[in-house]
Amino acid sequence: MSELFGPLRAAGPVAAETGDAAWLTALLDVEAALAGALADAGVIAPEHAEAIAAACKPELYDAAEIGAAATAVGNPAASVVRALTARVADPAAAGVVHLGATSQDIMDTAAMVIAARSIDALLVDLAACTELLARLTEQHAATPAVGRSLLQQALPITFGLTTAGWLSALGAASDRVTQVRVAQPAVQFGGAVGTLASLGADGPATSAAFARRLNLVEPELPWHTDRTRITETAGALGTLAAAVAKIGRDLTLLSQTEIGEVSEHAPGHGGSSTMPHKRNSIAAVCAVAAAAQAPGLVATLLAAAPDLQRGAGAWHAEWQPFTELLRSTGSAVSWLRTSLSRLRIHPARMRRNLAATGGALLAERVSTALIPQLGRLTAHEVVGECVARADGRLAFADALQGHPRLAGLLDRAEIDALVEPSTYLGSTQFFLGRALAEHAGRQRPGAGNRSSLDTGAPPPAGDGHAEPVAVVRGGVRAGPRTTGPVDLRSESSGDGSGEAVLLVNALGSDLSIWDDYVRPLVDNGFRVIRCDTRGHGDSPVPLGPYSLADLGCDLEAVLDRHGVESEHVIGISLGAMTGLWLARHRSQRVGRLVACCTSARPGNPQLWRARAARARAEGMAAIATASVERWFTPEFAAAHPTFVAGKRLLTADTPAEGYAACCDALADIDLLDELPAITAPTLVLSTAQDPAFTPDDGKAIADRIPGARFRIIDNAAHLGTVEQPGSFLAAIADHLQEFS
Ligand SMILES: O=C(O)CC1=CCC(=O)O1
Repeated sequence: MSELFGPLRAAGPVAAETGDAAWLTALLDVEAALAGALADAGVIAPEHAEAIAAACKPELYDAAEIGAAATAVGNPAASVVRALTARVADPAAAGVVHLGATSQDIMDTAAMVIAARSIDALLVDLAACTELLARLTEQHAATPAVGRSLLQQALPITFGLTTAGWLSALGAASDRVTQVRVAQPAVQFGGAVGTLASLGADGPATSAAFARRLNLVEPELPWHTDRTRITETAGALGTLAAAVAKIGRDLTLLSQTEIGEVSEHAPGHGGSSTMPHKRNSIAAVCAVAAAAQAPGLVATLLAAAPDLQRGAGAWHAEWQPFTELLRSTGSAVSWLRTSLSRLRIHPARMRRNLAATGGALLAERVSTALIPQLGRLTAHEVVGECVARADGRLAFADALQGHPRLAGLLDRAEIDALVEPSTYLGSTQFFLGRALAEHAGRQRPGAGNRSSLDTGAPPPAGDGHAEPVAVVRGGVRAGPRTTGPVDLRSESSGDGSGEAVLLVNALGSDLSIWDDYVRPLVDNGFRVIRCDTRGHGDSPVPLGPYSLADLGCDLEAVLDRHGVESEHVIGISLGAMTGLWLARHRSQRVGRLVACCTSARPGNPQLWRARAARARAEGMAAIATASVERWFTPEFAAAHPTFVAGKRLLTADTPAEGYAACCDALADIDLLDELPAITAPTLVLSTAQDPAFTPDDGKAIADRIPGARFRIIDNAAHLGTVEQPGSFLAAIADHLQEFS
């Protein structure tokens, strides 16, 4: 392989299985196995087979010499046989090298050995890809995104549905390659015209032993001119390459500057030689390029029609494209694995893109809703007029409200409900759940995956389809819950050597609520890490319900990712509850704790469940208005209307499922009995005007945590840290520094 292009075109473990050294090894392994099989069948003496096997060491031969000598005989197997025979010292053993075989037997069998070894290596990378995709699918099951048709924005989906589609295609391609790996690599042993005449009656026994020794399939008969083993393998590899190319292409499209929904992140990779601002998705690009080689190679293999009993040029035409196809497909899969492991997902950008049409994305839904009153054609026409009016000047909802034909047909609340993307996802969760269940089925032992190859077990009976792991919620089948922590969006500021402080946000907000805290803490020598709670901000939105332990484990994973063993935790409201959970269940990781505007028993579970249901049914617009009224005192809201409107938008932009699933967590939270076990020095801060969690709630926490202190801060409502950052900062600094 080229030194210049090899690292790009021959990435991953398959490259080593398809080079000259691999071929030479395979040719010699095949000759050694043939000698052993002849001995097994009693055709030659075992010591002669051992003498031949001892000479089948690749380091004894020079690939260039073998290749040069092949020009005299038309294939490298014949020159290997010559060189090998010359190496076997015992003339009697040398006389039975290659007995009964023809060059094509050795070339074809070596090709099958190469295929088996390459596919085994490829399947490891492929399994890693599907695992990464399954994880993305779980984590982003409810991350709102744009669904595109003919590259135009069409309807809402979740990003998890996109990755579920990739997962499903890759899983199916993987099944096919696995089936091919189990069924196709067979020994070739037929002699000159497929009769094994030179072995008399010992041909079949030798053939069986040959297959056994190489751990390959024994075919019904020699397949010198039946090339379906090659073409079937090529077809499966070509299909896999196409699946990889589609994913790579989607990744490059979604990472375009204007779209920006995903990006690859790896230090030192992805820069442009001329444009410093560019962040190229290099691994996805290389996956596409490697996969693009496959169709031509498959075509060449399909075209190699063999003649009569042994072809003249047909099998000779296969070696290179077959090897290249294995290498290119292996490289494509390897690059895809690299791309997926480097991938960052940008849910906030997805929501921005989702809002780009000002709601017109839901036009299909609105016109469908109007069919009973207006008929299909008129509904389509009227909605089309609203889309045209909304174009860049007016929100689609406003255009609908102002259209004379719709007066009396739809009120504003109905219009808002119709243009809410999170409630128009159809069977997204069902499909996504089915893709994940199918993937889980593939992972089970004996399901035709790598482990069944390792044990040599046959592929499973039946169609291999697993039952979807689905839950039923509110009569709607939903996908499976995420297991394990989610990769939260997080930011680290300040000197990496300072004591770490972790800032955890409230329900319906994101890490931006701590903007006023970063600089003062960094200036005081702290390293500040802040993150968006799952389902919020730029973090993934797995399907709910979530639990407090889920949120706590997410934080632990953030700390691991930043290499932080122990830190101080400052949280507000739900973020403070998560901090309390961490201090109770991961006590070694929490230095000091500040719990702001919070409660250990946040109230009536029915109310939280009702709020979750409302978010899921109606979207976030209505929730946001009520929420921001709890966040700020009326005086503050009157004095800072633009600021408060921005905070309302923060909640309105929170994914409905993320918000609702956190409400599910709140319904179940009761930390009161756990508080006495907290050992971290704790400061509890309540605000005097908090309508959500009163000072009594804060005091109840402080009373139960040994040594905890409690303060009430005046002139602030529930988002006290934002309304009165100065007072909170002073109290926090005091608490953190007192113990330094
Ligand atoms: O939104 C509320 O009612 C108050 C709240 C509860 C948990 C949280 O983070 O905010």
